[in-house]
This record gives sequence, C-alpha cells and structure tokens, in this order.
Amino acid sequence: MTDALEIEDLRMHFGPVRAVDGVSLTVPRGGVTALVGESGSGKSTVGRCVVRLLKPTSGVVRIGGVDVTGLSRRQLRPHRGQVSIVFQDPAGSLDPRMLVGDVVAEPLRLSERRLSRRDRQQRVATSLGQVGLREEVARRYPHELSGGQRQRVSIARALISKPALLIADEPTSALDVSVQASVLNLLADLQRDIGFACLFITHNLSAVEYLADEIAVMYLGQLMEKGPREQIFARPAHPYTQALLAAAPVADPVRQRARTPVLLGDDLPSALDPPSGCRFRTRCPLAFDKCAAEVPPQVPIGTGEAACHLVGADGTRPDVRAGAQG
Ligand SMILES: Nc1ncnc2c1ncn2[C@@H]1O[C@H](COP(=O)(O)OP(=O)(O)OP(=O)(O)O)[C@@H](O)[C@H]1O
Repeated sequence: MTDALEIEDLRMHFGPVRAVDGVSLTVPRGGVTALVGESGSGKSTVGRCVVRLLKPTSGVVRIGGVDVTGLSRRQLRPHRGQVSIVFQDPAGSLDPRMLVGDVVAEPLRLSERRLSRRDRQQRVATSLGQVGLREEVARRYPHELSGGQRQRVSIARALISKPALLIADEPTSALDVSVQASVLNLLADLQRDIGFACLFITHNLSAVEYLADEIAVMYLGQLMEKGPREQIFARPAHPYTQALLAAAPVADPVRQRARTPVLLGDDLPSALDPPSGCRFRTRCPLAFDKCAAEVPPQVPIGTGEAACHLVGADGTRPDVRAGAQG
C-alpha cells in the first residue's frame, strides 16, 4: 500500500540559504512520523513544502501516491482536502475578523464547494465537538478564546475536510505549559480514533515519545537519523540524536539520573555556510578528520538509518556519552 506521504530528496533553497538540502522520509497511512530538530534546522520548511505554501527547489512530494510536486494551483485543487496543516501560533494563523464558525468551515469552500449551508454548519459543529469545543463557540471571534481553545479551533479547521494527512508544526509550542499536554493528548486521541496520518514537527524529542511511530532527526537541512521510535529512544545511533536525547527533559527521574548530559552548547551553524562533510561535526565530541572531508552516507542500522562515519554496517554505534566522559 502506498504511504500517506513520501518525500524524496527534497531541497528548498532560499537564494544561498539551503534550508532543506536533500531530505527523504515517509509517513505510513494512519501512522505518525515525527520530524525533530533544533530551531532553524529546516523542519517547518519541509512542512510548508508538503502543503505547497512553498514550491520546492527540487525533489518529489507524493501524497497518497500522487506526485504533487509539479502541479499548478488549479491541478492541486482536487488534492487540497487531502492534507491540512496546524501551525505553532494559533493567534497568527486564524483571521481575527472571521467568526470561528467561518474559520473552521473555510477549507470546505475549497474541497467541497457544493455543500449546502446546513450541511456545512453541521460539519462545523461536528468538527468543534471532536476537539472538545461547544457549538456556540462558532459564533465567537478568535480573540475571545484562550490560547488553548484557539489551537483547538485550528485543529477543528484542519480536520474538517477529513484529510488523510495532517502536518502538525510545533502545535503546542506557543501555548501555556499548563495546556500543552491537553492539546497534545487531544491530537493523539484524534489521530488514533480518526486514523489520519501525521507528520509531527517538533524541537522537543520527549513530546513525541508516546505519539510517534517513526522519528526523523533533522540538522541544518539534512536528516542525521531516522527509525522506529523504540529504536531511536533505546539505541540512538547518531551522536546528534544521542545529544538531543540527553538534553531532553524526561518525566522519569530514574532515567534522568542514568543519563549523562551532553551539552549542545554552541548555536546551530548558519544554513548559509554549513560545515563541510558532516554538518554536525563542529558540535560533535567524536568528530575526526574524515568528518570534515566526507559527507557521511546514510547507513542502515536496525530498521532505520543514520548518517555518521562511526556507524558501521555491522551495527556498531558511536557513544557520545562515553566520548564526552573520556
Ligand atoms: N522564506 C525564507 N527566506 C529565507 N530564509 C528562510 C526562509 N524560511 C526559512 N528560512 C531559513 O531556513 C532555515 C530553516 O528554517 P525553518 O523555519 O524551516 O527551521 P525550523 O527547524 O522549522 O525552525 P523553527 O522551529 O524555528 O521554525 C533557517 O535558517 C531560516 O532562517
């Protein structure tokens, strides 16, 4: 069966800025793939290419097996309802002059243009109900709602067209810490109940521990590692994944103590002038000559793959924690 989303060798260059520089990943039907990495690594740009807010410089994006990369706006129309996006900042992504009901109904005007007014209202009510909001919220304006309620409205709007694929771009990062978990749980419940596929974009690896089936780790426009969630958490192969895991806050204090913190001290280098060879080498405690000279290929490890010269085809993995100590 075809995947809900296939991305092949995607590149998005803004002039000299190589924001995305050869990314390949898939989201299986009904599955969740998390795209994880620090701010500025190019995650949002990948999401925007998938929903075609950006036209990729090169590469292929297939949604439900259909190559949408070269399609014009008009040719894209029949596929519009297939994929939706939820952004980080609900205040910025909801039109303040529109009533919530109209905001939520808007995607239907594109994907199901012949729907009667009554059917549309019914769909709005159903969609609001799914995200735990009462029907009368439809007659309010976005600014009359709390941040968490506004993000629920964004989710209702994204799901009203019954998309096969949802792009969730840091959907909880702009919210009060107190409501982040409830919105995350809502998305997880909806995903399980409705069964849409999801590309979940986040800088916070621990946020996806219970949500993602697959994890792809991105650094400066490229993937460092990808694989099944259990493997990424239990046996991370790439030094960058290991560093991210060591830096991620965990709820379990026993595991917290068992980890040696690895400092990702310096900021991300610029996508304007990325390091030669392995892009992570300038911050990697294990870097050696070869890392500057040669771009590491993706090597299969377990059921995933990692791009590191220290990952062996026989399954050997570097250990950043040991390296940092020694
Ligand atoms: N329209 C644009 N024009 C020029 N550069 C851009 C544009 N959009 C993004 N970039 C650059 O591309 C790189 C990746 O940005 P992107 O927003 O995709 O990263 P991110 O990992 O999603 O980070 P964040 O979580 O902060 O959004 C950054 O260096 C950013 O400055």
